[in-house]
Amino acid sequence: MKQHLICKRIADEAVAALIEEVQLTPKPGLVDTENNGAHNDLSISKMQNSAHSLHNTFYQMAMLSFNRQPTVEIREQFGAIGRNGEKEMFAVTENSNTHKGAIWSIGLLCSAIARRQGEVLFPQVFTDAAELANLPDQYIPKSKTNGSKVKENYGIPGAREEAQQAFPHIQKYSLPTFLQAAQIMSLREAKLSALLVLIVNLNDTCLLHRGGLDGLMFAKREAKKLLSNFSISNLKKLDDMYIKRWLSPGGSADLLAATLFVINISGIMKRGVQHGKVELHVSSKSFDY
Ligand SMILES: CC(C)(COP(=O)(O)OP(=O)(O)OC[C@H]1O[C@@H](n2cnc3c(N)ncnc32)[C@H](O[C@H]2O[C@H](COP(=O)(O)OP(=O)(O)OP(=O)(O)O)[C@@H](O)[C@H]2O)[C@@H]1O)[C@@H](O)C(=O)NCCC(=O)NCCS
Ligand SMILES: Nc1ncnc2[nH]cnc12
Repeated sequence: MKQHLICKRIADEAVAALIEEVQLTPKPGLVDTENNGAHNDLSISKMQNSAHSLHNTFYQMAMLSFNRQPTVEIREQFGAIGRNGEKEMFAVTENSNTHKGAIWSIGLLCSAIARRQGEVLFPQVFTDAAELANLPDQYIPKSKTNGSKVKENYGIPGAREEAQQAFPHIQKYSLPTFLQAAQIMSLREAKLSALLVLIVNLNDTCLLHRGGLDGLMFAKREAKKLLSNFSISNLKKLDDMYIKRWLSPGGSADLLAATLFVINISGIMKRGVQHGKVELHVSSKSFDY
């Protein structure tokens, strides 16, 4: 019973983080409450339906890993649950790719938290997720993806490597940026700052696939200008620029959702603010269930 309740809570928080991400507005090139960004086939209701459809996937990933050390068998079962989750996602979105990256990144974090029975330690949650991501899964389909094509063309790491390296862009950029920004800005602005810092630093295979190296560099350069001159009206202008060039930072959106997920489930935000400082390296919490 305890296992079920903890895993349900993990899945609840994972879905909530996906909803929190899509509702955050204005996001450059991405679906939000104002527009569908650089996407003809997406809408906010599609994104939200997709998020809810993944509850069972995240729950199963957590149940699989509960209080267990990762093994190749667990990694293969994790992959099977993820591929099934992708199928369910494509069924509710009429074949739009809404959350493929999130199934992977947030799914690994769900597993990592369940492995410790709901305890979230930093940076252990990321290294635990990486341990599972580094195990082989012989059943991964060999088909080419947008990510694998651009990784091959440009020789850059993508979603797989981000997880295998213990989410360096969350650890180094979005998490500390959010926690620091939240002390001087509104929560909405802090989340948007975390998204911008991800766009500036990540090699987002969605941006590369859409716009090539020029598109990726343009997106990074313009996001960087905004970090030093942050305002909601400038963000709306950035949104227009990305839409005009049909650029969408989908990988950064996924990593923002993953960041919000670990912040919310660990309770780090509440305690960080209470103590008036960022406590990234000392925080730990078993959440109530
Ligand atoms: C390891 C996998 C994640 C597969 O990775 P791969 O790179 O091979 O595959 P992609 O299909 O390209 O998916 C990767 C998605 O990860 C997000 N992402 C991109 N860059 C990064 C990064 N640097 N770090 C972290 N995450 C990143 C991104 O997801 C978001 O964008 C999606 C929209 O993408 P796309 O369809 O390309 O968008 P469009 O431009 O709109 O496409 P077109 O219409 O133009 O064609 C959206 O879903 C967001 O989530 C990347 O898309 C893992 O999935 C895997 O192992 N796959 C094998 C099958 C499997 O076993 N699955 C179960 C795993 S649990
Ligand atoms: N808000 C969003 N818009 C478009 N693609 C996304 N992938 C993940 N979140 C997204």
